[in-house]
Amino acid sequence: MEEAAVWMTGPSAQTMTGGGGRIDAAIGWERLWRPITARGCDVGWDIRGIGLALCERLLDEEPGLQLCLACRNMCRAQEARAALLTSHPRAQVGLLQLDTSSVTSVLKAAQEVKLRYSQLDYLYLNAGIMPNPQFDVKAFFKGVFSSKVVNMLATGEGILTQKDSTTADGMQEVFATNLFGHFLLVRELESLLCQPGHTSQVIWTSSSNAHQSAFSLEDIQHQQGTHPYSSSKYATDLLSLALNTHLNKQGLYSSVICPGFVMTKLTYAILPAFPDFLWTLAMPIFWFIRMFTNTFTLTSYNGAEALFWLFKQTPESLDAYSKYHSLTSGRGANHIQPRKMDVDEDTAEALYQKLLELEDQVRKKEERRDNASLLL
Ligand SMILES: NC(=O)C1=CN([C@@H]2O[C@H](COP(=O)(O)OP(=O)(O)OC[C@H]3O[C@@H](n4cnc5c(N)ncnc54)[C@H](OP(=O)(O)O)[C@@H]3O)[C@@H](O)[C@H]2O)C=CC1
Ligand SMILES: CC(C)CCC[C@@H](C)[C@H]1CC[C@H]2C3=C(CC[C@]12C)[C@@]1(C)CCC(=O)[C@@H](C)[C@@H]1CC3
Repeated sequence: MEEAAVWMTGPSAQTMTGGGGRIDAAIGWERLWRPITARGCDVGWDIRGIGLALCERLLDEEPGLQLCLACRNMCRAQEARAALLTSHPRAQVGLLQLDTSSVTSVLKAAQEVKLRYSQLDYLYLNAGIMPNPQFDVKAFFKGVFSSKVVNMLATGEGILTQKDSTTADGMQEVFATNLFGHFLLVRELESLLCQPGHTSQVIWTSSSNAHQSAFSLEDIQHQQGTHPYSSSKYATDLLSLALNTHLNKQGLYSSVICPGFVMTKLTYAILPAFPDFLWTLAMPIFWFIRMFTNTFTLTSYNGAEALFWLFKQTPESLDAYSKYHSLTSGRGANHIQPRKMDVDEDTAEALYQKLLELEDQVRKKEERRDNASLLL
């Protein structure tokens, strides 16, 4: 068995079909139109998510690093791997199929990891969705001319809602994808993460859109409301705290980051009808806004700053109550800032217990399914 350094969910190279070109957000400020030709994958336009930008930054730092990319779409995963190997030929980049919204897929992927590796040093939990976003244009323009403008632009508060759906396992999709699938993964990989005399880091891509008001312990999956994304990210912050409480003694340290506002597939989907030239025109406005709120990191490279910074920290030095924010100044310089989260230990523990109960239920369901398929 090999030793793995970094394991990551959701870092695939993004290809977008239809809708025309998109920014290759990793390359400086410039708009780069890069058609992807048919290679058995989607035919679309290249766009990098924060996960892939992080992989490149990690390999720039340590070219011989062992990476394992866990992606739901293997075609995109292979494109990501090829891109990484082109820029870093010495890199060891493994691939794994993983759909964080599916219990079966998570359990299967975890089994595979346990076969391949004996130890994990870093587990980046980056996969995330914001499905069917509804952008409230009226609230946005009202907000722009109010005293809340900076907060609105930094957190998206009050201007975004989403329409969630249900997964095949009967869970709310945003909860399952952004939170529960990752929770189950950590639980399954505990033996690799908690090794005697070894420390490991679990690093969650959370958001400044994580609002306590969107989350309820009575409805952890957010079946009732219209802010499933915000709720899942707040739950992420709570879960990270609970993991620290339960597993620090065993050498596992959990942290959360916010990448700021980054132009990726996730954010483009907020204004799908917005033509590309308008995004281009909006860039100078975004750079201007950055003078007042350094949360407009805009590129995946900048957004990955806090993820990259955490890679270089000793886990014991990190604060379980802080979220580490990627920030970019008006001049384009990156830095990170820890900000205290709006979380408390009791709520974190209550959520943790609810997740354990849900885990128990889904495991029993999986067992019944396995037994039934054995009988057939
Ligand atoms: N962009 C932004 O402004 C901000 C982003 N974030 C967070 O950053 C993270 C990365 O997002 P970003 O890079 O912006 O967006 P992208 O959409 O580019 O990346 C999201 C990644 O998650 C993967 N993913 C989604 N669902 C699943 C699933 N069920 N199983 C496995 N992988 C999945 C996607 O895979 P696939 O290629 O198959 O779609 C993709 O690789 C997310 O957690 C997001 O919430 C937080 C704050 C701000
Ligand atoms: C030119 C247009 C009229 C300008 C529209 C801007 C908005 C689309 C963005 C302004 C602030 C952005 C933002 C997010 C999405 C896009 C905006 C609303 C997020 C909510 C994306 C996901 C996150 O996790 C948050 C941290 C982002 C906060 C800022």
